[in-house]
Amino acid sequence: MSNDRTPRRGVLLIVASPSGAGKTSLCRRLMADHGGLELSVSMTTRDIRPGEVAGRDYHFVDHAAFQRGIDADAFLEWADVHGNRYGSPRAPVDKALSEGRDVLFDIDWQGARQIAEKCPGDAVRVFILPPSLEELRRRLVTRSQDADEVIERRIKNAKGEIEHCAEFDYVFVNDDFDRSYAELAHIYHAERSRRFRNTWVEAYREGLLSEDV
Ligand SMILES: Nc1ncnc2c1ncn2[C@@H]1O[C@H](COP(=O)(O)OP(=O)(O)OP(=O)(O)O)[C@@H](O)[C@H]1O
Ligand SMILES: Nc1nc2c(ncn2[C@@H]2O[C@H](COP(=O)(O)O)[C@@H](O)[C@H]2O)c(=O)[nH]1
Repeated sequence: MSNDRTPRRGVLLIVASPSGAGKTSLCRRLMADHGGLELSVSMTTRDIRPGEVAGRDYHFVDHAAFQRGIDADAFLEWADVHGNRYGSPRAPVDKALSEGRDVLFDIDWQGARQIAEKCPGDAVRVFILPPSLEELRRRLVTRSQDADEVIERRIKNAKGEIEHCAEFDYVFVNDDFDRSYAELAHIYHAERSRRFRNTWVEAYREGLLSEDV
């Protein structure tokens, strides 16, 4: 009997939140724990921060290069976020999906909406809420990555972003990090196990049914 568990349809796991709620930290841990999961490295026009690595954290480009990407239809989604442009390159996602692999997106609600419209069966949307806006500000300040006016702009935008959480499949509050991580990992595992993604099941079942016992 064949026990082959391929092929399968990959999950496009989208994690969104207001800036500072903790999605990048949660996504990094999910990546570290799941070798088969591929991170979609976004393209952005924002300046590189100290400690960031081009090609690992983002593809940093100028406005002209980003516009060329838009004109060439090279993005699965893109959006203006907090005064900069961000987009998810399409080609690596297509490649991963064609190979049955899962892709993780650390993006905003606008991008989540676009991917869900284009890939309704594959997209799984998770929205992370902060415990409070006061705690959101504390996290952004403690992260020490952005100028004061950038932090204020992100806090101001947070309410508008939170309004969109009703569009998401899963929503939870990132208060205790380990508990939040467990929640995200459970969502990922459950979504991976859904029957319609595991297209090998049909052949596997036929194999079991044809066994002589
Ligand atoms: N549960 C938590 N409790 C306390 N601090 C946290 C928690 N989760 C994340 N943080 C911290 O909050 C800060 C912001 O987290 P992170 O950079 O992951 O946010 P983000 O949502 O990805 O922000 P951005 O959208 O700007 O990329 C970081 O310093 C991180 O260590
Ligand atoms: N629609 C998209 N949004 C994205 C993408 N990559 C990141 N983001 C969002 O930008 C903010 C700010 O990020 P930061 O690195 O400057 O702190 C972040 O909260 C994401 O929501 C993308 O490819 N598409």
